[in-house]
Amino acid sequence: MITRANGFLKQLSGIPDVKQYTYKEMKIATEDFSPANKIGEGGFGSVYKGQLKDGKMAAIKVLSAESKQGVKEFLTEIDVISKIEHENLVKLYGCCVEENQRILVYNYLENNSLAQTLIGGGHSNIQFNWRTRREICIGIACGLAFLHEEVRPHIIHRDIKASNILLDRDLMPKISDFGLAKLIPPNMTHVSTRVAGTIGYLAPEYAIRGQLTRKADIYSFGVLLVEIVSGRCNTKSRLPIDEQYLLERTWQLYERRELVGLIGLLCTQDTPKLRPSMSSVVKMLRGEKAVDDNKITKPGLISDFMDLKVRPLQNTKPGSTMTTASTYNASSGSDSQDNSTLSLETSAAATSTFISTMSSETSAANTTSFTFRTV
Ligand SMILES: Nc1ncnc2c1ncn2[C@@H]1O[C@H](COP(=O)(O)OP(=O)(O)OP(=O)(O)O)[C@@H](O)[C@H]1O
Repeated sequence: MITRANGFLKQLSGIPDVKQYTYKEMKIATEDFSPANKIGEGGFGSVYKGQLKDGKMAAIKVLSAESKQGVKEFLTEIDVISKIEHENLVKLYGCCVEENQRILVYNYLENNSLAQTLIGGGHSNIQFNWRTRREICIGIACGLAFLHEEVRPHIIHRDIKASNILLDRDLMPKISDFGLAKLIPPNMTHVSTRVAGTIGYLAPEYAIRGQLTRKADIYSFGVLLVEIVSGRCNTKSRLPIDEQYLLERTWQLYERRELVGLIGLLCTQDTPKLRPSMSSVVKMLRGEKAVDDNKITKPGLISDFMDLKVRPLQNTKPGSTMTTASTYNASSGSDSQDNSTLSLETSAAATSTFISTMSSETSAANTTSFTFRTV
């Protein structure tokens, strides 16, 4: 009889160098998946902190057994991340497949995700000064440039967002969650695929036509960059209408010349070709390449293209990854407090790239769900 676990193991055997852990070891490491060790919850299951037999601390991601969606993502994650290594990518130690259990084991990163710290509403003691933010942006950009330009075949991550950027002890950023990643076959500039990702970070041309290029990741990176600079998440439905959408707000400030040199806006331009490559972004962030902010064109906004129908939430976790072709559940994320927002007056050390005049706002978490039809 072919069991589900056997099927997995067969597929896994095609992926060399993946360490396999026993379920018993996972249970011991997490003290029987004790709620006290639970450090997070994602779209596909729970994440626990645990100590492995060799003494290493690990983040143990248990994919929920009933999540059919997770099967493909589980194998993709292992396939993609086990073959590459970079200081700005999370490290996969191995996995566990027993009966219907599917578990991923990563190196444990002490300082949580950007979503829970900088952007997540004041539960963190970390001081995100400009130098730190700049280093974080550069680190993420280097990780993405590696995926886009150095790895062969090139990899498109497809779900760049604040909750997928984890911070180690020294606040070095690590890109995580490769479950949606796509390999771009040589000589191809794009692949056509069902749309997956997280609303608020999705490039309009990808959301609408499903044509995926590296520029879709660059768009998401641009949104994230603006979030890091401003210290708030991309959508806050509790604010006055003209302040709800971070990218729109940023564009307004830019048009009024209250904002200069924002690389986030360069990366989110409506025309994908105009968005710079990630290696150019790294150079701009490091000050090795000028940012020509006279040529920045309006960001692509899904709301400009789509017929958005707002309906009440049905069991949706804020900011979760969506993989459905036509229905997206979206939210403003956990935006209860924005005490980390920096203003022009308080940021003397900022480079021109990071100058922002956004003000600090407070808003309670709010969740809405969108259904949209392609036009
Ligand atoms: N290697 C790790 N070290 C420390 N914490 C981690 C690690 N991996 C995940 N986490 C924590 O677990 C949380 C959930 O992670 P997960 O990747 O499952 O979901 P997500 O990215 O938040 O959401 P989604 O699955 O919808 O994309 C993260 O936000 C983070 O706080």
